[in-house]
Formats: sequence, C-alpha cells, structure tokens
Amino acid sequence: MTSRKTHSPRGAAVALLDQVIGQGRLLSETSGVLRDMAGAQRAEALRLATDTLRGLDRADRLLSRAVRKKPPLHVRNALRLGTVELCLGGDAHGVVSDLVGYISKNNRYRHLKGLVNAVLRQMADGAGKPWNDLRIPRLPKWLRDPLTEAWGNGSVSAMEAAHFSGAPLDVTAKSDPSGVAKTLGGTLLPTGSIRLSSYGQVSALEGFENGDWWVQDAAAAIPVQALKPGPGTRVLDMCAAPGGKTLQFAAAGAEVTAIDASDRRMDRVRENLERTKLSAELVVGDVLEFEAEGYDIILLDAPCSSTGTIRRHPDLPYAKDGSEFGDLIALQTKMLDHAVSLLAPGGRLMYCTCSLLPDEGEVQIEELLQRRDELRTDPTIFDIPGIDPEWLTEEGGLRLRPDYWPDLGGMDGFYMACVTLRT
Ligand SMILES: C[S@@+](CC[C@H](N)C(=O)[O-])C[C@H]1O[C@@H](n2cnc3c(N)ncnc32)[C@H](O)[C@@H]1O
Repeated sequence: MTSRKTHSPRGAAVALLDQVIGQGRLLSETSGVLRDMAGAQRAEALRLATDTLRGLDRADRLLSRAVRKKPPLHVRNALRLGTVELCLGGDAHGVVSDLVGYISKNNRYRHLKGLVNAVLRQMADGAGKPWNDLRIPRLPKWLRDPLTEAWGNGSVSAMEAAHFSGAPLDVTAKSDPSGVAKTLGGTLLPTGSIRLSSYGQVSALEGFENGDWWVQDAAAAIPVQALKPGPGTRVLDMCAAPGGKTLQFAAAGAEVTAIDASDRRMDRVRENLERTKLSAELVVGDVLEFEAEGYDIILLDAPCSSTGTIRRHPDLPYAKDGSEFGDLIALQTKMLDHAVSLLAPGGRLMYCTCSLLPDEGEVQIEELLQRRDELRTDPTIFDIPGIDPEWLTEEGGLRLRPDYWPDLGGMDGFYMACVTLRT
C-alpha cells in the first residue's frame, strides 16, 4: 500500500518546482502535490513556488558562490526556495528549520541536510545581502534569443524587468467600470479595465460572487474593446475557454457562439457565464471542423506559446523549451485560414495571441495577406484611449508588450489584428 504524503507549504513548493523544472510541467499541470492541502496552504505553496521561479536566476547566482558542486535537483530546489524567501525577508529560523526538516525526512537526500542547513544559514547571515544588486533575472536562452532577434536586447531587458515585477490583478466589469473600480478600490485604466495592485483571495472580493466582474488582463480585454460589439451582433468566439472574451461579448448584448476543444476548460466558461448571469451558445469541438456562416464578428484567440503571460506565469520559461513553437505556428495558420473561410462580406475577423513572438502574430497576418489578396487589415479600430499609435504594426495589427504602460504597472504581451474582406 502506498501512503499519500501531505506536504507543508514549503515542502509542496519544492515538489512543485521539481515538476516544473525537472519534468517540464506548468504549475497548472502539476499533479498530486496540492491534492490534500487546505485552500490557504495550497495558495501559500503556489506563492512560494511562483516567487522562487521569478527569482530563480538570482538565487542560482548566490548559490553558485555558496556551493561548489551542484546538489541533486530536489535539494537544489529546496535551496533555491530558501534563498529566495530569505532574500525577500522571510523569517530565518522558520525557513531554515522547515527546509532542513523537509530534506531530513527524505531517505534519498537526508545525507544532504547538513549542506542545506549550512548554505541557508549563510544566506540568512549575509550571503544573501547582494540580492538587490544582482542583475534582473534573465529569460532562458531558448526564449531570450528569438525575442532579442525580434525586439532587440534593450527591449528584452525591459520585458524581463516587467516579468520580475509580477502583475497586478486586472478585472473587466460586466457594466459600470467606474462603479466597480470604486467598490474594489482599484484604478480605472484608460482602456476600461480595472486594476488592483494589492488584493487577497480573488473570490472573496466584493462583487465576485454576484458576477459583477471577471479576472482578465487589461491587454487580453483589448480585442473586444476595440471591436465595440453592439447588442445583437452575431459573434463566433473560436478557442473561447476560459471565456474572458465570451463574457465581454455577452455583456455587450452580442449573440455569441463560443467554441473550444476542451471539455474541462469549457466547464470554466459555463461557470463564468452562470456567475455573471450572461448567456452564450457553447460548442465543445475542434474549430477546424466548425462550419457556419453569417457572423458579424469572428474572434480567433489561437492557442500559442503564451510567452506574453510570463509576468503572471514565471513557470513557463522553465517548463517549456520552445520545441512546441513549430506545431503551434502551423496550427495557428490552419485556424486562421479556416476562420477566413467562414468570413462573410461585411464581417470582421479578429486574430489574437498572447505571444511575444512575431511568428505567432505579425508574421501570421503578413503571410495571410500575401496568401489572400481579397483581405485587408483595419488598424483604425485600435484608435482607442490608452493605445499608443506607435504600437501599431506594419501589416496593420497591434503589438502589446509587458514593458508597455510602465507607469501603470505593465500589461501582458499580446498581438491582435482585425481582418476584413476588401470591398
Ligand atoms: C488562448 S486560449 C483562449 C482564451 C480565451 N479566448 C479567453 O479569452 O478566455 C486557447 C484555447 O484554444 C483551445 N483550443 C486549442 N486547440 C483547439 C481546437 N483545435 N479547436 C478548438 N479549441 C482549441 C484551448 O482549449 C484553449 O482553451
């Protein structure tokens, strides 16, 4: 019989790091670790793992000065976690004794508990002091190289600084953004999203249960804000889950058909619609097989590398290695061609991805326009408050980056373009 291990938050965070760094799983895909933990402890474990991933590059620099030979990954992850916590002002006694206790309970690694104790004590006693003077954590090479080629070293450094700062909580109001901003004590952004720089448990915030708003990064809300759908607009929301854009359309009074291949993710759309008391027709299926015409708006929020969301998901650079790029780009091209085949005269197609890679954004649209002479882009729809005209791209799309809006707290990386048939 196997006994199920229940972890302390620190132990769980180390186990999460093992899965992310050692097995290439995103935090949202890790299995087993958080299963039997209470809500607050799970949240704490996730926070610790996220903080560690965000500061990993700095922790490794400090650890390379303190440890001559790299210990096995599990022990290294415990040291990384302890180093980050101590450098961010964590209680030295609690951090050291908890992690030493955690390692000493592991038959395989208990012989290294002395090392963990010695190194973390050094960190607590001053070896961690240079933390703030260390360089801003860099993206791993597999991602830094293509981004540098696309945007230049200075811009990538600015993006890395934005990633290191993390992300505030952005929400979209069902109606009355100013009222919701006031209730939540948030800032109303120029595009209409509401931003909260400090918050506790999201579901405990006022108006959540009543469905007055939903969580959605300000950048992710822009495609629908730019389209300005009116009541009765017929919308096909391709790749809709978890439903942020479906909710925006529905809140504007549009008639939405939302399609997604994932049953599990579609449950999230269903829950979100129920909570906000909004409605949409939901279809679980492959968008490539979906055939119907007569939509005023088709929105294709295609699956992508998600490299624009690293501020909120610092696990991504460590869980992934870029090997999926080629397949994703090919799938986006297929989806884009299929979406175009459903576009009727007068209809508009909005293509978007939360990617920082031009191959998943600018290049997709550039090549689409070359393949299909009857199409054109309409950049004028991005003439909305908060959008700098400098962010418009040559092929007529809009590029958003995490280093934009630096004084407001940044935004996710996103690309979008609105395509219509030439008249
Ligand atoms: C970027 S997410 C969509 C986010 C969503 N539009 C929102 O605003 O909340 C991409 C989605 O594409 C879905 N997907 C991937 N391949 C698909 C396919 N062949 N057909 C339909 N949906 C697909 C995934 O399940 C995922 O939910």
